[in-house]
Amino acid sequence: MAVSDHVDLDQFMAGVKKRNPGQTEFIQAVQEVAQDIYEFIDDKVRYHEAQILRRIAEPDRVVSFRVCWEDDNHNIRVQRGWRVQNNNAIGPYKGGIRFHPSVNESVLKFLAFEQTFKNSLTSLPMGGGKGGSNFNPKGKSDSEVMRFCQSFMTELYRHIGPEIDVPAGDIGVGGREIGYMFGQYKRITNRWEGVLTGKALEYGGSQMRPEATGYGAVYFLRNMLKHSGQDIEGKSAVISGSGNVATHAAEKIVQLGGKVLTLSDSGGFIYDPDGIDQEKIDWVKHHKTHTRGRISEYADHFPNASFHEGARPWQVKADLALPCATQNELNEEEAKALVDNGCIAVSEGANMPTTLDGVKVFHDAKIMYGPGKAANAGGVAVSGLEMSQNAERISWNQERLGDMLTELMDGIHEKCVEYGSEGSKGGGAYVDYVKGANIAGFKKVADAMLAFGVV
Ligand SMILES: NC(=O)C1=CN([C@@H]2O[C@H](COP(=O)(O)OP(=O)(O)OC[C@H]3O[C@@H](n4cnc5c(N)ncnc54)[C@H](O)[C@@H]3O)[C@@H](O)[C@H]2O)C=CC1
Ligand SMILES: O=C(O)CCC(=O)C(=O)O
Repeated sequence: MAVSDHVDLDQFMAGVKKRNPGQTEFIQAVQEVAQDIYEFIDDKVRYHEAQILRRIAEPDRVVSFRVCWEDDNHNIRVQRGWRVQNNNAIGPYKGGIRFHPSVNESVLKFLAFEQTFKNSLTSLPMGGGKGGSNFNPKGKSDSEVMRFCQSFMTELYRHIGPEIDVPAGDIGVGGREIGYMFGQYKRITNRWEGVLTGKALEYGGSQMRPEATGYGAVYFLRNMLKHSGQDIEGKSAVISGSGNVATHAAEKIVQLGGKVLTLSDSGGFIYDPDGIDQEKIDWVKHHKTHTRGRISEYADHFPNASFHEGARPWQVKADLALPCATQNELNEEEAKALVDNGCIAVSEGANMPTTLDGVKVFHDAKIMYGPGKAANAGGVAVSGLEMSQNAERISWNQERLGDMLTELMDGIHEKCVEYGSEGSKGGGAYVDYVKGANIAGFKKVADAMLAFGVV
């Protein structure tokens, strides 16, 4: 069949929209990938004939289930849970679990789809999956969270396993929740095995996993800057979020001599003109993880800082931007504000935080833009290393894992440069990191799928 006989990009996207009505986040994620992949496979008939992109954009399965639990007032509460197993061509499904009221099938399908490309980019053998629930951990007691996690795992355990699907944390799922879920899995199956990553060190966790996503996003930023002859030292940064990814990204920026000006949560952002140093970051980590308070309280604690209710930090003038909260938190107008204020590089700690229009602004302005699937891949990469350590019944030390994370992020950057450089390969040409990440991530998964035939 000639390439011209196949559906074009518009027809392909029309089909995706028709098959996934109302799933705006999923459609957005597929659109962003499909435009680059179509260009790449234009002259590669075998990918068309085998319908590879169409198959990656259709999850292997979506498991949806009821999660019933009892709150502290003895009310029976009913939530919905999901696991989206998008693609396991190159390894067991792998990806986090999100607990947030905004979670729905579209959000988890977009995350599982993105995860497939991200995990491929890491070079480790991991397929793509994602799960979660519309459960809101905010304001819940530890006992309520425990009962919810146990109920969630009581269904999820049938669908996962160290060689099948290995979940981890994401928004609203940190060390506490992983502990409750791992405990329940072990209790039900009577097996200790590396079925979850992001575990605490005492029961099979990996050094560097908590730091890996935020640090990795800064290493990716450093690599982009280095590629254009610059570095982080002396540069200012705006960061959104105040959770795992945001606080570790802030920590690494500070360690590399940069100045962090903002952090945020869903209530608004704080701006600290003195810079958010290590002591302040430690306060935020404790405040968010143990006190479970709001970022607004930062401004009460550090009086030179101001809190901006209901706003996002992108109007603040800075050299660097790291969106580390959630999807679609940076729109076209905010992207323009960053560019107009002289921002030279954006590295995404969050998944798909920039809207498609926002991404276009960055590309048109030719600033360095590292998309989440490349920039935040350090987290899942160290999760992959946690799986290896669990399988071998060993634990590597912090130094070794730190070096491995740096090397993995270097490798991801190199692949983006290889497939995303305009004009001559490398050599100072503008790098379209989105295109580089999409094509490099796609190629490995696609070639594996071709090897399997029609399955
Ligand atoms: N934890 C990990 O290893 C990885 C996380 N990510 C992504 O990083 C992002 C942040 O995740 P984590 O830090 O792990 O979660 P987290 O639960 O530790 O923190 C999430 C942060 O985002 C804020 N947030 C949530 N919804 C918001 C909204 N609508 N507006 C403003 N702020 C909002 C929360 O207040 C919190 O500060 C997510 O997009 C996640 O998918 C990506 C790769 C790995
Ligand atoms: O560590 C993992 O398996 C998942 C991390 C994650 O959810 C992500 O990369 O978005």
